Amino acid sequence: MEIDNTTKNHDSIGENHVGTSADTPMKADAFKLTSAEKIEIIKDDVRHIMETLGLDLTDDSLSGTPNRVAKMFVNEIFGGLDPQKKPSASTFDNKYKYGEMLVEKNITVYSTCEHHLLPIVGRAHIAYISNGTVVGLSKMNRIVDYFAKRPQVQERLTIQVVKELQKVLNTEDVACVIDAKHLCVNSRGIRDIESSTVTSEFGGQFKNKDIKREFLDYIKLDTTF
Ligand SMILES: Nc1nc2c(ncn2[C@@H]2O[C@H](COP(=O)(O)OP(=O)(O)OP(=O)(O)O)[C@@H](O)[C@H]2O)c(=O)[nH]1
Ligand SMILES: [Zn+2]
Repeated sequence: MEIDNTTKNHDSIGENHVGTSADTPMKADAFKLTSAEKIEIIKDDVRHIMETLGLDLTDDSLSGTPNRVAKMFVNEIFGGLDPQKKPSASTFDNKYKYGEMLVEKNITVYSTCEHHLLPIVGRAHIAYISNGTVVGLSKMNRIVDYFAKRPQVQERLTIQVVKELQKVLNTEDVACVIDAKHLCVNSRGIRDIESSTVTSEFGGQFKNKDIKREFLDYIKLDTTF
């Protein structure tokens, strides 16, 4: 059966690679408006929601909320939709010939579930095996934070982090495990406060059973957050 690609409409976000299902689905005109213009429009939308709910926006505690929420959406919790904000990952030559696995664990994840626009809170753990290039440690935390600052599903977030690091480090040998709580599951709906979601992506050598085991042993999947 032929797949009709015209129905997919998954545009990449300002980079010249071919769109894949790992990309955040964006409209072609996603960056036609400036951030300031987006804030003005969203402000009206939030005001409309609040007024529809029956809230009195002349109350001094509520009057600033539309502007506050609009700024928070554009500049903070969805700021990672803007490719200009992608962290530049400084890489270095692996002069010391460190050939073992490097693990950056317990990276804090604050994201937003794209189905309910409620928080996702958890930890990411990243590992890579150097192919001659090493990346500054903090850049791994920054890459997680950049992709987390979007409406997300956890599966896509995990894949986006791995793909970005594979590109930066020029190797397939990158892995990421995310363990996170979804407030859409914990605080509403089924209201299961204890459950959390684990997702993983294992590239290159990390598909090997022993290498995967070494990584999982380092992170010991401690779920206290
Ligand atoms: N796979 C996946 N599902 C998610 C993620 N975040 C939220 N969901 C799920 O998305 C689903 C949306 O289901 P719907 O039935 O459309 O929404 P709903 O009626 O609010 O569902 P309930 O949460 O069961 O009340 C829910 O089952 C959520 O738990 C995620 O990161 N990955
Ligand atoms: Zn949700």
